[in-house]
Amino acid sequence: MTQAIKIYDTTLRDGTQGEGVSFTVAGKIRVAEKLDQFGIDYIEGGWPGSNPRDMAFFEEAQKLTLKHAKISAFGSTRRASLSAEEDPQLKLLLDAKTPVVTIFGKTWLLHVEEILRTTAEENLKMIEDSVRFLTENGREVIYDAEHFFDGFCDNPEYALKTLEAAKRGGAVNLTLCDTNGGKLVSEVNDIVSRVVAHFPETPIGVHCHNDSGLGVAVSLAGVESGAALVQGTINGVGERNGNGNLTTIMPNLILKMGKELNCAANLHQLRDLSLFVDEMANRASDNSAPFVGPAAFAHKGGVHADAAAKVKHSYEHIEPELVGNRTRVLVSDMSGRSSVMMKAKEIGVDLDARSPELKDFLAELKELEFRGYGYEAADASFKLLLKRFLKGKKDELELIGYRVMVGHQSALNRTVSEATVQVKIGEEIHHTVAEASGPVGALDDALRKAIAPVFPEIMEVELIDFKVRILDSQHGADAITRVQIESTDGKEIWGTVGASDNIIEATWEALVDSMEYKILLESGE
Ligand SMILES: CC(=O)SCCNC(=O)CCNC(=O)[C@H](O)C(C)(C)COP(=O)(O)OP(=O)(O)OC[C@H]1O[C@@H](n2cnc3c(N)ncnc32)[C@H](O)[C@@H]1OP(=O)(O)O
Ligand SMILES: CC(=O)C(=O)O
Repeated sequence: MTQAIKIYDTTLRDGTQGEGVSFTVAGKIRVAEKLDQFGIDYIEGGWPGSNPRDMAFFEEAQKLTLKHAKISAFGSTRRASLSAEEDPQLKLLLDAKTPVVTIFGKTWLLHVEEILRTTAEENLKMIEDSVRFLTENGREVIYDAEHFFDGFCDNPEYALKTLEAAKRGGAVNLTLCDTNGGKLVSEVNDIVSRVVAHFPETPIGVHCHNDSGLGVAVSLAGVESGAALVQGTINGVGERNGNGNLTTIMPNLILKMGKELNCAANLHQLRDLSLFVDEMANRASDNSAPFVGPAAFAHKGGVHADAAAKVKHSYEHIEPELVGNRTRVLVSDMSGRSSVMMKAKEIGVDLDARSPELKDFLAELKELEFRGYGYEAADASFKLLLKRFLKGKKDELELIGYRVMVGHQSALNRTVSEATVQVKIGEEIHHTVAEASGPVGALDDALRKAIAPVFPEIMEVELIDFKVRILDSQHGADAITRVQIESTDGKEIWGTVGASDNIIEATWEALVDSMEYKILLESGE
């Protein structure tokens, strides 16, 4: 029976060495639980000697009941000047009370001589002593051979001796690190094959950084050449350009390379895992991340959408649902009839593909995009546009007029905005006024007040995002401004758009569409 490839996650250690990545202790615990539920084999929680947060994590982690994963504490080999028993850092690794300890040691003589400033012989002793000390204290030890590939290229005999030292000490896995992330696929293939042949009885791992943009490729190459364990991080976070991205590596291993992984049954939760980790790290998600990003299966070109409508996999390398993602169609000035048909189906509007108006609608859409509207992230405005143009939908709100004033009160050191709105709903005119610190808030409040007597559900709507983009900045103050708004009623989130050479007018359009959409939702249409 083929052995499953083990997945070793270092998001909570190497991941946090990435610029802008940090977790709270509670966040680390929640990520560890999520990784365990997903079926990850090893979770590296941090470096106990490094900082109080990592110490606190290991305290808390002792209370966790994990289904499958083993938590690992990370550190280095002993200092050259100390025995393993005397080394305070190795003691802290034991104090972390994890079943697994991973230590990194030096492979490359450049580092041995110029960074550790010790001898080649002493480095071998440091590796063996440290691993033995930890195994004798009951730990499963994974040995991370730092700069393994660079060291091997410089002096292959010495590089292998460092691994032999770790093996003599009792390491259960020897992981080869492309620490500087500079190696190519062919080099990793060659070197991993040679190491696997040298250690036929010991599982070999790979830990590859992404400095050449090849973190995923070289990790897969490692497995192709016999590695049985892959280290990486969720969303590829990590030191400098990050680590091999597990959200790309895992689906490739399972779906493309046919490898057995403990987490294979949960692959459909991959996108959820990716979003969760970004959320816990307080980090914006990568829209175009392979497999898990919203753009991964989004078709914008009209020709692509047409083909995907006929044969779904004609422009999709896997079924998106396998990784918890979905096909999306982006409507824009690059759309054709098929894009509109697919989008209409996605948002629940029934259209006749043969309808002659569809051609006019496409022309209108392209004209609106040319004037600055953008419908890619504004499904609600697109649905309203479709219904107005092709279904003869009448708007509920008829604008009589609005006015916005913005002022500054020096004595109170505050800005204040006042909006008045007059809209006709049915036969009645509603005239309201509202005050807020900014003009958008004031306009939003005044508009709701005007609508609420007729459509009280409007008070459930909350504006959650407001984006402004100047489209042709060379026109200075007269440039076209696109305003994109995201709203929610606590059940659904929707996007609307407005465009004008006046930012308040663009905002008004996006706000009105948002309210019209909520009324449409309530009507059940
Ligand atoms: C490849 C990797 O990603 S390895 C992980 C890197 N991660 C981190 O560094 C994050 C956590 N690190 C830390 O919090 C701190 O660096 C600590 C607590 C570990 C050490 O802090 P300090 O004692 O102040 O040392 P400092 O960070 O300045 O230097 C690192 C020391 O480790 C030594 N060292 C580096 N690698 C090894 C190794 N594999 N084995 C033994 N010693 C090592 C260096 O020689 C240096 O010691 P020296 O100053 O006596 O020459
Ligand atoms: C161990 C490790 O993080 C590295 O060598 O990159």
